[in-house]
Amino acid sequence: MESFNTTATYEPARERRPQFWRLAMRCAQIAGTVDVIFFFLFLALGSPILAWVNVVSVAMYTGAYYALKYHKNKIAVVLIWAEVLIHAALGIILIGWGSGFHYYLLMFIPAICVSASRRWAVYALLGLWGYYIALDVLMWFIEPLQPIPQTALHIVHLFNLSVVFAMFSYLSSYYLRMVVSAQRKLREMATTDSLTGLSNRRHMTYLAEKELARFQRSGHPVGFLLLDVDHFKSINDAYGHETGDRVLSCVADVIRKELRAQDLVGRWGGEEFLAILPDTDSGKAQASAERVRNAFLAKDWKAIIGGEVDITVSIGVSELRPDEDLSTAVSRADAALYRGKTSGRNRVELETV
Ligand SMILES: Nc1nc2c(ncn2[C@@H]2O[C@H](COP(=O)(O)OP(=O)(O)OP(=O)(O)O)[C@@H](O)[C@H]2O)c(=O)[nH]1
Repeated sequence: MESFNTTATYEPARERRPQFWRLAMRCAQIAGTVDVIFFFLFLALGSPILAWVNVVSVAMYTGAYYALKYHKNKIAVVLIWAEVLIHAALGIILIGWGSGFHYYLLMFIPAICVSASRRWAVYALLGLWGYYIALDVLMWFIEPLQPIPQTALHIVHLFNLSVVFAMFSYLSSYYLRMVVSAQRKLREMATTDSLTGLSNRRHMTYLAEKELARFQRSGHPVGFLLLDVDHFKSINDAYGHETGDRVLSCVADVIRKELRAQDLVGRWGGEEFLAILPDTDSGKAQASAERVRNAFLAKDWKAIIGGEVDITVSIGVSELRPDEDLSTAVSRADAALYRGKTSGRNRVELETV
């Protein structure tokens, strides 16, 4: 709705809501197919005028389909609106309100609400409502111009009702799928660091606090590794920010690969990473940290950076203490990391008691 329009004001309309236009193409296909069926139905029911109206309708939907395909969305919208409004009016005036052609007008309600700005949606909805009421009232005063037998009218009514029912079901499930997938993307964006694919700091804190409460209850040890890339600024300065980003992404891969699946790993800051190791006391955490540090030494960074350079890391290690919260355990790992940095880097340092 409005948010769709405001977030991407400078993009062409077709790129703003690609799913909407894809759905419009699908609807043009379905509606065109329904009109082909109508053509034969009305020929069989002895109403040739309505049969030929459907030929025009198929031509209009075909035009709308190709207009959408070649991104002439405005032309497509005009064709689809004109087809539905004129077809519904002709159907009702020729064979009567009981034909149920007016149901098709209702299908515009959700389409208007999702595609127009709020102000235009109100105008369009009022116009549609007026058109619907006017057709209804008109049929109080005039008789259908080309009536068909009552049984045939019932068949047309049931057919129209079924088509509208099916299309509403299809549209609703399509929108539901779209909303669910948008929610999933938003959740992913809110929880994941886009550069490394790891949990971001906020999500890491959330996951960690949940896990810590569980481990505090069970009394199992939990280890913390706070890892910082050494002299990372010089990588950025010498090889550029993009290479720096690539290195950070590889750093995340190395950490992830060296730790277990149940260990939580997240990007804690710029070139700083936090790993939380369940069921791991400080001794085992230190051994894991050494494994990670050695993996950095073993990695062929030249292939990634394109220059003779080694990437090393300093890692501070701590273990959760009874009734301690996340930030206290991390700050002890941070103090150990600081010691690692000041004593020469490329080191694993265990917290001091
Ligand atoms: N390319 C890139 N650089 C980043 C990112 N986040 C932080 N940095 C850079 O990381 C560098 C961190 O520099 P410092 O804090 O001075 O630390 P350092 O150069 O790694 O030195 P030490 O930690 O003391 O070994 C800064 O230059 C930041 O600009 C990022 O997402 N991408």
